[in-house]
Formats: sequence, C-alpha cells, structure tokens
Amino acid sequence: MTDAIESAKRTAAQKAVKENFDPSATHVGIGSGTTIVYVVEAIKEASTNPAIRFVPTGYQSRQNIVQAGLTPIAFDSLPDHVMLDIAFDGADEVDEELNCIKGGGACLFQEKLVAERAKKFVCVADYRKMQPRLLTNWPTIPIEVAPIAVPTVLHSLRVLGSSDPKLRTTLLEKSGPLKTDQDFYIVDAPFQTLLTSGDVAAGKGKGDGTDGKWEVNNLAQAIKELTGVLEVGIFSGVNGIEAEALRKKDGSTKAFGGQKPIAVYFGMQDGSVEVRKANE
Ligand SMILES: O=C[C@H](O)[C@H](O)[C@H](O)COP(=O)(O)O
Repeated sequence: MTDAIESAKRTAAQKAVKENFDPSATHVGIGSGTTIVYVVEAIKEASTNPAIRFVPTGYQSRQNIVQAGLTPIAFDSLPDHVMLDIAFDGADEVDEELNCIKGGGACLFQEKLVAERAKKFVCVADYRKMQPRLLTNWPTIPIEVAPIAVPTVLHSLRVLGSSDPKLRTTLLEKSGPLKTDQDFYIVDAPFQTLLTSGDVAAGKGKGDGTDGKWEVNNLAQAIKELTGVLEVGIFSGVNGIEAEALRKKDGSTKAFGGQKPIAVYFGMQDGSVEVRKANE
C-alpha cells in the first residue's frame, strides 16, 4: 500500500469525523478494514464523553476499538430502543447514488446490522473507490454463504448471470476457504457493471438481469433470496434518515433499516477530500 493511498484515507477520515461526529454521542458504530483505523484515531481525539460506547462489526473492528483505549459494547447487548448516533465504515466501491460494495475484507454481515441500526451512516474511502457505477473497478460482489450451501449458491449465481463466482480462500490457498466472523464462507461473484435506479428510470435498461444487466437493488434482492446466503455485500436502498422518515410516515413495520450512507468521504490523490452526499 503506497503512502499516497494511506494519506488519502487519513485525510478523508479526519474530515468525515470533523463534519459528522458529535463529541457528546453515546453510541457509535465502527466498521472494518484499513480505512476505519484512521476514523477511530480521529474520534479518539475528538470525543469528550467518557460514557461513549463503540459497537464493533467483527473481530478486527473490536481490536481497533480496544487498542485505541475506547470501550466496546457488543451489538447484541444494545437495548432494543437504542439507535446508534452514527456509524462509520469503509467501502470497496461507491456509485453516484451512494450504493456501496462492501466485504472485500470478509466483513459485511455485522457491518450491515450496525449500519441499519445507525441514525446516520458515513463511509470513508480513498479515490480508487469513487466510481460512477458499481463493478466498474472493483471486480466482484462479496456474498457470505453457509459452508454447506456453497455449491448450490455458486450454481444459482451462474444462473443469475455471474460468469465465474468463486469461493474465497485464505492467502495461503492450501489452508482452504476463508472463514468469516460467523464461521461462514465468502463467495465473490462477478457481474456486468451495475445499473443505478436512475439508469432504469431513464430507460437505460430494465435492470432485472434478463439481458445480463442488473440494477443494484434488484441484484441485491435476487442474491439475498438464495437459500444459504446470510448476507450480500451490496449496501443499497434507503439511508438512515430516509428510513426514519418512512417509519414516521407509514408506521413501517421495519424497526430499523437504512443501509446506504448519508455521505461518503473520498481522500483524493492530490490531498483534497471529495464528498458525495445524499440529497437532503
Ligand atoms: O470487509 C471489509 C469491509 O467491508 C471494509 O469496510 C471494506 O472492504 C473497505 O476496506 P478498506 O478500508 O480496507 O479498503
């Protein structure tokens, strides 16, 4: 990893925390990956509330929290009525509508639980992740699958149009499949570059996969429906603020929800930070 990329991540993390982290927050979600380390660093400097608790999204995330001298609280210890004030995370690729691919580091299920529990979800990434459409530069959709279901899911993914879905192995291939924090496996499925909902509205395609082209939400749903799939590494749909508005409007039965970020901070090559924000 070059210094330029690490420096881009740090600069973006600092700006994201400065503009979104309320020092009096009580519950904060912390995602996984290499970028989130800089977010934790910035939060540690900014936080003024000794009672603040941090909800991790897996083993590495919890280690980051503890090593920074902050206090973790397990997701399943949160009282029912408690929403996270905010959650921060990284992303593997982000499109113009703020849909994200996540799971490049094998964390996605707990990340989605935490993102959906947050009033606001903010992502931080470097310039390589900023793309117009998903699957432009990042090659595959990570999917968390029950080990016994892997052959069936691989077959179903091929039927959905994925040319060569693969079970992810550890770096040392002979050690076998890589295991997630849930002791599940990860399948990486390539598809053609995804359409946004805006593309479909503009008549650029049906997005139902029949011509090989999927719209983001349709593909996420089709994969999630496969038996054996625990979660899919597409974060799409509505964001936390939109989810809250929906709940107020129609008394939605979904207690939590909103997996899209309200903003993504990209550290650029020239040292600047570009921000993509949801329409407010
Ligand atoms: O599985 C890993 C997570 O989804 C990460 O947040 C994502 O891969 C981005 O990681 P990084 O910050 O290392 O690029």
